[in-house]
Amino acid sequence: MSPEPAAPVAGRFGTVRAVLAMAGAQRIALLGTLMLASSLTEGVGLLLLVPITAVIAGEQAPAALSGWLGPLAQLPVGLLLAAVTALVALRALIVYLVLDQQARLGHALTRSIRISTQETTLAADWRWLSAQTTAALATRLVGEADRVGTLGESMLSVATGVITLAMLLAAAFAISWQLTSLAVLAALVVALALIALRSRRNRDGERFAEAYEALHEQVTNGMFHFRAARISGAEPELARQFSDAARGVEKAQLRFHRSVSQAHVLFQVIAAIMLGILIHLALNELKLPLGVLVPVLAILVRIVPVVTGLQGSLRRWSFNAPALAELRQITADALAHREPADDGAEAPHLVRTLELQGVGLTYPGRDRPVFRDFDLSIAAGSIVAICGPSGVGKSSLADMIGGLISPDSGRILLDDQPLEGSARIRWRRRVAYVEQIPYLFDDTIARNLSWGQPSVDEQTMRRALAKASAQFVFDLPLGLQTRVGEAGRQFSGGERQRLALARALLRDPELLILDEVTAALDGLNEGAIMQTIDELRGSCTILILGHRTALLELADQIVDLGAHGRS
Ligand SMILES: Nc1ncnc2c1ncn2[C@@H]1O[C@H](COP(=O)(O)OP(=O)(O)OP(=O)(O)O)[C@@H](O)[C@H]1O
Repeated sequence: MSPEPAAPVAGRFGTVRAVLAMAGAQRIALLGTLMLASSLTEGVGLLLLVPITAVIAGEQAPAALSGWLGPLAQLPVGLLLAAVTALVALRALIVYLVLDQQARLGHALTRSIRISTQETTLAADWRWLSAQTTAALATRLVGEADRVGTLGESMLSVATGVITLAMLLAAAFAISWQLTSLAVLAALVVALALIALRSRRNRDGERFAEAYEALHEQVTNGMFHFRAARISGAEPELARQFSDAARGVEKAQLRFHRSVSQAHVLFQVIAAIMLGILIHLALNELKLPLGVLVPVLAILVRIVPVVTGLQGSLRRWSFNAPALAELRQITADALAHREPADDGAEAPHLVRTLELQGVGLTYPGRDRPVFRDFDLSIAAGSIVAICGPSGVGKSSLADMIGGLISPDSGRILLDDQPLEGSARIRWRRRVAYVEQIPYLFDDTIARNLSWGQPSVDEQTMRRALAKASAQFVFDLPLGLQTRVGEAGRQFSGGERQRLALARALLRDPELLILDEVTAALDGLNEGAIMQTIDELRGSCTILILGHRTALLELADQIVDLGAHGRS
């Protein structure tokens, strides 16, 4: 499997090329050999029906086959039947191996594209990443990746079907080219009737995928904001949106299945009519002997499930191909926005000053720049408060200083060294961020604290908790092993903040960014956090975002983005 995602895919051949590249030459060679062996055993087995039928009917084998099938007709029927049985058993074994390989291919494709999509998404620039919705990311990594596996399996089924069909047709042509030509003509009539339904089926497949994504979005967004919906009485609205999305999926799914079933019914009816006409022509016009008619009919009867199987596989192919196209498009997009690779060199240090010189920043899709020609100088080890009204650019400034995003113009200098390229990525190792709504996942306090630093020991965690005024953990019956609940909901807003601060301190950062960190705290806890921040003075540079006067008192420098402007 290739872990590196390639360019976007377009069209059926593009899809085949992309899947082949992902599957790898070795797997394809093995599968190709198995499929060929399976079709060969089937073809030879069916050809043996000629001498068997001829012997039973007391006829000679057709002249065209007398070369090697003629002498076979002299053999005892029992021996011929035993040979056919052995071929059937051998084919069953090969089919088992093909199915096993097919399942492996599907799972491997799913895993490969799932991992590469997640890796490229994670490696993308923050500005690109933050524009992606959670629902879209979840759909891609779960549902769409599964669909790529199914796509691989259905492509393999198509290949198996095509090879088997070719082998069966070759056998039928070898027995009677006239009857087989007529059968092919009849099949073309059936195919023409089905082509008309195909584009409608593809369109319905795409609509189904869209409806499914809308439902997924409702689940992710709706459930995540359940608390907000309950507080503001928006539950009926949430229920209505969800029910609309669920109905949308049902409608799209029904429409899709209807077009599939219509094609199926049409196929069955036309195929039965064509078979009747064929038998009539074979007996009354071509006057074929039983030794020819029976094997050819046996082959044609065998061809019907092969063709229906092919139809089903092509349908799954059409339905799932958009998933591969979308994931490849999104990974190509993410790669185009990827961050500079970390070159492994040591992360830069902030020892003297951090400077912003003529910095400009405009978000995509926005006319007004957040910063234009902005200058700032921060002394290492100082406490700096960044304040100003909502939307003025406090978080954006912190994101630039913390190395999360880079400015569109101007420079950021760490001790006169530009914070560019991979230096910006490395600098992030020395930065810790406590957000307004801290990220906590449903696991123990210990696991939440050691996130990103798995080797940190319990003693160090306890010290960090004490430093962050989070001693409440020590009073819990399970202490560090207490679960925090989804998004930390089993703790108050202030407790979550202090857990997040403890996690940040565990990184031993050179730059600590605190985003409205005391907003959810009462006076007592605020005082304790302020004392913690005061005690950290000099050990690292601290950036406080917000406008709480108490915190501003701690600052060595106040940057009021609202009062001084950002240009
Ligand atoms: N990813 C983004 N894409 C587009 N615009 C953005 C993005 N992030 C922020 N902005 C815009 O940039 C401006 C500054 O946003 P920022 O979050 O930095 O402000 P802030 O001062 O931190 O606000 P608050 O105090 O409300 O958190 C706002 O106008 C905001 O709408």
